[in-house]
Amino acid sequence: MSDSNLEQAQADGKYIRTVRSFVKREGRLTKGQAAALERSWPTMGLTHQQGLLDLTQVFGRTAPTVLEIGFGMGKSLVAMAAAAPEKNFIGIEVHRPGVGACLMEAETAGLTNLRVYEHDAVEVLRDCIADGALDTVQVFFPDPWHKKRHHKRRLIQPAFVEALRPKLALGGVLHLATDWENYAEHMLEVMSGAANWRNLAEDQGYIPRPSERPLTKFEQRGERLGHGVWDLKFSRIG
Ligand SMILES: C[S@@+](CC[C@H](N)C(=O)[O-])C[C@H]1O[C@@H](n2cnc3c(N)ncnc32)[C@H](O)[C@@H]1O
Repeated sequence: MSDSNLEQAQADGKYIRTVRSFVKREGRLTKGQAAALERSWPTMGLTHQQGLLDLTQVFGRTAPTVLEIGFGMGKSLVAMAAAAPEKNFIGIEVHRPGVGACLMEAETAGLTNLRVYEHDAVEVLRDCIADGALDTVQVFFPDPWHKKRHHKRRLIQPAFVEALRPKLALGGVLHLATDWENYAEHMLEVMSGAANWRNLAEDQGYIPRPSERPLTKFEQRGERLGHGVWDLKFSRIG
């Protein structure tokens, strides 16, 4: 069905079209990733089918909870979870090899404060996370979808941030980072136009790179090549 036919069908109420922020790649698992999934999924894996999470039960304690969307191979997520053992971390990623890689890193770091989903974050947020449950949501380097006709696939959209906001506690923070200037501008426009958020940047633009966001190899390389990175932090005020 063509795009316009799908939209027509949706308008007729026959078909709800979902524009997803990812294309599922069938990447192969390395042996190490497969083994880590086998070993650690029973203790660290969460499934969408489990439905609404009881965080106290999942982590065996009550602690501030950080949710990362689209963690890739999990490098930053594992580094942050290792640096903040007093917090709970939940990662969501659709790419299975990435989930396996993250579990490998988490095992090496000996983490007990991390749980992961292999699922679409839009659905996990909607169905599994209780209102007010999160202290921080972070989205680092989401797929920029460079072409204009693909911009609708970008994760950061008005409807998405409006659905995400109630999942944060009041005062909770959404932290975004991108190395694509046009996406940074898009993020700033979406967040500045959304109700009940406060921009934590003094000049209402971008914040200086926060020290708690680990510097990845990818970003280091970008720095050497003179590429920019833009961080945004907004707190929930309503
Ligand atoms: C460009 S990568 C960045 C990965 C990582 N954050 C980093 O900084 O290296 C974006 C990641 O987001 C994941 N992703 C995109 N949309 C998603 C969604 N709706 N739910 C979960 N993961 C998603 C992709 O599979 C991909 O691994």
